[in-house]
Amino acid sequence: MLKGSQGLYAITDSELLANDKLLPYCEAALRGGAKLLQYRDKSQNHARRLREARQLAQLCQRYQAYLIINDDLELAAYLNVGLHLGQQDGSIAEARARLGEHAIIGATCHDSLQLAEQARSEGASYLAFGRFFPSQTKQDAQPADLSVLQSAAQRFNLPLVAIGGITLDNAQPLLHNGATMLAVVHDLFAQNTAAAVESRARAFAALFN
Ligand SMILES: Cc1ncc(COP(=O)(O)OP(=O)(O)O)c(N)n1
Ligand SMILES: Cc1nc(C(=O)O)sc1CCOP(=O)(O)O
Ligand SMILES: [Mg+2]
Repeated sequence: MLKGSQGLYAITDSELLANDKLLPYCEAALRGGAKLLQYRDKSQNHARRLREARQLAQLCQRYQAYLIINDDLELAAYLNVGLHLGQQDGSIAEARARLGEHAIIGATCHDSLQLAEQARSEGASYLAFGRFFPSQTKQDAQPADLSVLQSAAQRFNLPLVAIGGITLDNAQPLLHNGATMLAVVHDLFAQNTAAAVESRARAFAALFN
């Protein structure tokens, strides 16, 4: 489903997208060309998370994009959408068994080829490396060097996602070193209007042309 995919991977943020910005800003990111949209919400409000995730799933269908749920296997299974798991979020193998062979399941690999190999062996659909730059969204993210992308590109036949402090101005070297997708929160969604989000997304998407 995801093999050979490349492009912008938008990740939501409950603070940046508060005050009813979630749907208009995510639709703008999709209109601007985001290929994957990750719903990342750390609250315990399960009713709101289900409502918002269902709305985002409908949006992604309209724009032929893929919705990825962060952390929450049950929510991903309920909505029949993708899942992203970090090193503390449970087993890729169990998620693959639960979601089936066609689901997109991504893995956080930080700067480790060993974590990437483990994720690949358990059935991950993509491998995420980072952070490559200081992140305003996740200040405690573990740093990674560009060289891990070079090595991963030589070793794995999977989409390679770069994440962490990515902007239009610093993204090029990530692509030159093997990233096939750019996962972005702040530089995409920290805008005053939905139109500005669409324009930013188009600019990120143009990096892949
Ligand atoms: C595409 C992508 N890459 C990495 C992460 C980070 O996941 P994780 O380490 O589980 O941290 P949280 O995002 O859950 O705080 C991600 N979410 N998406
Ligand atoms: C969710 C996340 N994970 C990271 C990792 O390094 O695994 S960095 C990060 C936040 C990315 O947001 P921004 O584009 O605003 O830096
Ligand atoms: Mg997580």
